Amino acid sequence: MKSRVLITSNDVPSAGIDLLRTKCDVTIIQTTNPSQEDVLQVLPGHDAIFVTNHLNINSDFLNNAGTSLKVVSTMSAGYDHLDVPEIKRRGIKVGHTPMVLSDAVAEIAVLLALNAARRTHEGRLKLEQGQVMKNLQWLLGQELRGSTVGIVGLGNIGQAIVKRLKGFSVARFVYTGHSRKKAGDELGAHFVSLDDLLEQSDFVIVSAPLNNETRGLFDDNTFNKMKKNAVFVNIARGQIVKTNALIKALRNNIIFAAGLDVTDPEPLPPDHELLKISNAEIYSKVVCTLTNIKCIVVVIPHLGSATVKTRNDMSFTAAQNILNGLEGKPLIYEL
Ligand SMILES: O=C(O)[C@H](O)CO
Repeated sequence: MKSRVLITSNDVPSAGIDLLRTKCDVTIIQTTNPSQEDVLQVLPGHDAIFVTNHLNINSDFLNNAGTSLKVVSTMSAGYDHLDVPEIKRRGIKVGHTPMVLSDAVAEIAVLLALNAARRTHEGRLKLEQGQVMKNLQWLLGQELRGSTVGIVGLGNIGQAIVKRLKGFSVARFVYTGHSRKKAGDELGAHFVSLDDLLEQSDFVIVSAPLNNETRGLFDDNTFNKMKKNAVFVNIARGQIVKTNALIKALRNNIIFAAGLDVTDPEPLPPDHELLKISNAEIYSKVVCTLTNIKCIVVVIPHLGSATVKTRNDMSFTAAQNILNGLEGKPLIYEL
């Protein structure tokens, strides 16, 4: 009898579905973002679950999942939505899809760094409002050229970001994390403490996983240690940053700007403060000199891995993890 696989969304790219169908019976939940309850209604009797949209899989979920589950495979690099120790304790294999999305996410980090530093979103809003000025000191930004770029978490994505930024004449790369890395040495990046990174960096780019060590890492204390001209970029997880502390740091000119692919809450409600302060009306009161500039925020809705190629690769990798697990082989990316 064929193994049965449940896919938790009806918009998974076909690469993974086609692969699974070569060997398994596939059930697809006919909605894009089902609740845990929706999934649990159909999951019992399936051998594997293909997890999408950061569906939370915890002990309660597993208690109701039936007894046949052998593989949990998330179509994401991040796995903060999975209780990995609990899944493994029950003898269920668990996999994710890192590596295949690193380049796409790194592109978004570069986009956000440049967009926030060079104030392009703000410029676009000014155009729409008919408020373009000829003043020579209008919409002045910061440059990557000659800057120090600090990477918080030099994993695969952090390394991909450094590789891309090397073309921008950055003066110095520093990074922080658990320990010095060979990859850091190869990239010419210097391992420093978090405090040193915050004090030295003109750009601070967060590419660390969300866990108990990083949750809320960026708070009043951390922002206060950053340079006034610092551009803060987060492509990792919104909960690494205390949103109110970031808003305060922007409003009080503690830092220069922020570029965010991820936020807390996510998605941001349309009337959220972070969206309001990135609205041109706030800084239309301004502005000629650097010291007066306020609240440059570029926010996008978690688009890091959102390319056709990368989502296909993620879908295929998540499916291959399942097939390997069901055949008793190690997963490609096993947790
Ligand atoms: O973790 C990931 O895969 C990316 O953030 C997209 O969710």
